[in-house]
Amino acid sequence: MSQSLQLFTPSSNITLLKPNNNYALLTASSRRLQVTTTTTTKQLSVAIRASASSSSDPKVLLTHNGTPEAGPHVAKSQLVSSDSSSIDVDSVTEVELKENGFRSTRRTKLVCTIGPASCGSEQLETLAGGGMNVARINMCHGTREWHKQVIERVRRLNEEKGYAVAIMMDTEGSEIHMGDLGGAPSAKAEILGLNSEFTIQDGEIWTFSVRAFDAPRPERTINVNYDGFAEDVRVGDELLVDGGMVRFDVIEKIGPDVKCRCTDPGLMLPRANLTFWRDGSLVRERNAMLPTISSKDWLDIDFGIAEGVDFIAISFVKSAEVINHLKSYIAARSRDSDIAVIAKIESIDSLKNLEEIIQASDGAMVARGDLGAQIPLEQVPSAQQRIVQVCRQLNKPVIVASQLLESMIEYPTPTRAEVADVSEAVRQRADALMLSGESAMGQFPDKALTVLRSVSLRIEKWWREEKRHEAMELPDIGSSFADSISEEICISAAKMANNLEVDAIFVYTKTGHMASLLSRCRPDCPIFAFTTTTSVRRRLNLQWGLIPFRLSFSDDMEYNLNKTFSLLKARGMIKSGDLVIAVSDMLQSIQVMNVP
Ligand SMILES: Nc1ncnc2c1ncn2[C@@H]1O[C@H](COP(=O)(O)OP(=O)(O)OP(=O)(O)O)[C@@H](O)[C@H]1O
Ligand SMILES: CC(=O)C(=O)O
Ligand SMILES: [K+]
Ligand SMILES: [Mg+2]
Repeated sequence: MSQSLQLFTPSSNITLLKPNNNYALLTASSRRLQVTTTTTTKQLSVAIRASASSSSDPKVLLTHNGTPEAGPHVAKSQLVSSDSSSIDVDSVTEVELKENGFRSTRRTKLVCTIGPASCGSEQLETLAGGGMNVARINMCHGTREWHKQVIERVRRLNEEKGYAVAIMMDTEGSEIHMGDLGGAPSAKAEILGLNSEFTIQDGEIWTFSVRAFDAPRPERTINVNYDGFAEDVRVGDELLVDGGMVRFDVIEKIGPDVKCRCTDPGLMLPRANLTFWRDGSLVRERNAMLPTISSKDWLDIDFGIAEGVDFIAISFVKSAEVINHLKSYIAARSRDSDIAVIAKIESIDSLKNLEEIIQASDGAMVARGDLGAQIPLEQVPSAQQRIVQVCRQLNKPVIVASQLLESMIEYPTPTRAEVADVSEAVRQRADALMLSGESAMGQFPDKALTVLRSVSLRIEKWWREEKRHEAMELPDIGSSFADSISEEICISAAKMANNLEVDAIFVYTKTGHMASLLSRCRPDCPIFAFTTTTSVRRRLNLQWGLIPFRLSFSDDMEYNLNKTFSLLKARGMIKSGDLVIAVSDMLQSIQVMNVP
């Protein structure tokens, strides 16, 4: 696989390099790399095609016609640049663009939950190289130190290897769940990399208790995190672990202890979610009064803000209020970095207040795991379709999550049904797909990611070939006249792009808003989104069809376009004759042109 990197020379060396000249770079390992010089601004940047193994080699020597250039070794190579004459794009997209051209870049974004099976630097790099756009950490599991280490590893990968993986922190929320299980791990738990789990047999009697136990806990007893549990359940209720992975009947209550008989045997994983049902529907009495964001969640949120995560996903959102509250909390604490708030739709209340919640949020997640424990399973697909559609209309990115490739936790290939499920989410044009246990604790994290990637590419291509760009009615969402103009421009630009079969849409956007408006239209061609800050660039990672670049640009569109053309041409990402449509935040116009 080839990779591209940027190399900087100290200003004293600038005169040594002539534009459009061929140079060679000799690395410490004596590899010869092809160098093409491109610009001669203050700091010269050169684009290099290099083999992956040698591209991170920092000691390089520049030669011209076989002789070393005078002066010191060319400055050490850096994969990520921030100077004004360069452009940053993640290395995976760049390779994809060069190898397959515009039409084949993946439009659907991929989120991977990081857990024991994927937290090592090498494993993270494999996932980043495999197309992970966002790494998700779930605060239900692991310590803050553990999560901090994952964040640091991802950051280091981004800096050193040119990836642009964003970080999403997912809160625990205050629904009812079991405690850690303790006990000796079984063979299966070892396979899954877990340190404890239990297989519950049919008819076994287990006690669910809110008491705090000193280890060792009494046999066949499980902790419950919610103090009101024993008061709220009634004899005769049905207790579901993880939305039905194991089921119990409540047979007796003794103070803080609730005795239950297993009616559907299965595997219990630590900290699994618990719901109880009466007369065929979910009981939501007292636990409905628990705050959406618990005191532990607030500490996790402070941690997320301090670490500068890109997204915070809020579990069990019930109303728009909590989202508004969190957004002002974040705004007061992190003035310069804007963290996007993602509402997880996984409760009956969130479905009731769907439009307001999504309107208040920066994006949403169809969290099918818990959702399927709160509404009958057969209602989950239509709920998913509705959430995806509302998000699209309100211009908020949406992630479809949970059990996409569940069998790949244990097996190297997915079931046909799983592939069909992934295809359906891609066909619905969700912005992103998410791996949970498959990447967090499964045996084949990178294989699962490969399946998501190849299914996305195939279904997207099929849809384009069938010319199925659906005519979704996109409502006017802006609050001002200027906003409405931007929306109309984007809708028209996307339509023109389809009709003229252009190769790419270019959008110059400081806040990312124009880019998201274009993404909402789901055009047939990719959208190159140029933005000035790395944090906006990382956030755009979650949106359908956007290829985010960091680039400093001015209000002068002609200058911006020429600069972009020359930088992208030099890196082999576009070529003369490509047809491009350009729009920007600064100028209310649509330009159509061939790359000179
Ligand atoms: N940081 C971690 N440490 C240990 N195990 C983890 C970690 N993150 C995830 N896992 C394991 O992977 C499984 C799937 O991860 P996921 O984040 O989807 O979990 P979940 O607890 O089922 O869902 P959620 O809290 O989002 O409703 C978890 O049940 C857990 O067993
Ligand atoms: C992802 C998540 O929280 C769920 O599916 O429940
Ligand atoms: K969670
Ligand atoms: Mg959940």
